[in-house]
Amino acid sequence: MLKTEAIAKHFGGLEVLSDVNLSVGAGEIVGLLGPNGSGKTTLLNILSGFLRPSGGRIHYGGRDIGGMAPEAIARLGIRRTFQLPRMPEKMSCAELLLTAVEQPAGARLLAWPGRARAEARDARKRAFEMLEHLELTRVAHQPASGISGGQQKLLALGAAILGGARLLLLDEPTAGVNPTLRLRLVETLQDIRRQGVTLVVVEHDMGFIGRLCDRCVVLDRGVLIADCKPEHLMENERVVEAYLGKRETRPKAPDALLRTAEA
Ligand SMILES: Nc1ncnc2c1ncn2[C@@H]1O[C@H](COP(=O)(O)OP(=O)(O)OP(=O)(O)O)[C@@H](O)[C@H]1O
Repeated sequence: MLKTEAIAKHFGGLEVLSDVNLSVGAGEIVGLLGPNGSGKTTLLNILSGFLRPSGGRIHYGGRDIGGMAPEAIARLGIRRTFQLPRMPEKMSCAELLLTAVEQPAGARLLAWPGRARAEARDARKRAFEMLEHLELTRVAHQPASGISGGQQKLLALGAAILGGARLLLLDEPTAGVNPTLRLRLVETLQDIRRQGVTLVVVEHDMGFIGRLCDRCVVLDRGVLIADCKPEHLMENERVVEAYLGKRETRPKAPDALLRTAEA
């Protein structure tokens, strides 16, 4: 479904990605991991058209989408969320989700008013079901920009799901989200995969990754160093080294990373 060939990105003299070859099959949930600053968000920005790669190609559904504008990429069904979502000032949470759901418009409203009204009702139902699922019903009519950071992340995720994504790129969906809701998010995301959506998820929470993902790829200083099932991550010395340093200099006490990976 998605394949990158030798993606490179530099900012001035700083090489942030080099020779990244990533494949994502239809219906997969792939975790994109790596230490801070390893290039994960930069790669998502390139896949979603927010940044142009300095080199390489991106194939999606048989097309070369490298260098296409973000709106054109979104129209192909690639949707993304941001680490720090920016919400419109004058829209409530419910309105934001309603704008994300496909609504009957223009000529269809005139030609088939009965059917269009039923579709509008269905859109409203889906938007409010999503608010409930994400525990946002209480703030449904509050301005989207006024809810907490964690709630904004959930709202942005809801909008991306309702927006008809075929490939969802999620940037740290659990940051600032409470543990119970994190577990629920695993179910939500697996559910939307069953509906035919493919996911690439940038995350630091290894427990979440272990429960959610079929496969993980790991970036270290812009280079892909691993591609394996989540349960095999910690068997990979390059991955352990990227997170914890070299064996000789590694702290003796097991790190939180190892503990969460075992959980
Ligand atoms: N627009 C930019 N201009 C210059 N350098 C940038 C730019 N965007 C990112 N970088 C640099 O690229 C490197 C990778 O950043 P990126 O945000 O992709 O990392 P990340 O893996 O997503 O990190 P984190 O887990 O901390 O979010 C960092 O060194 C960052 O400072």
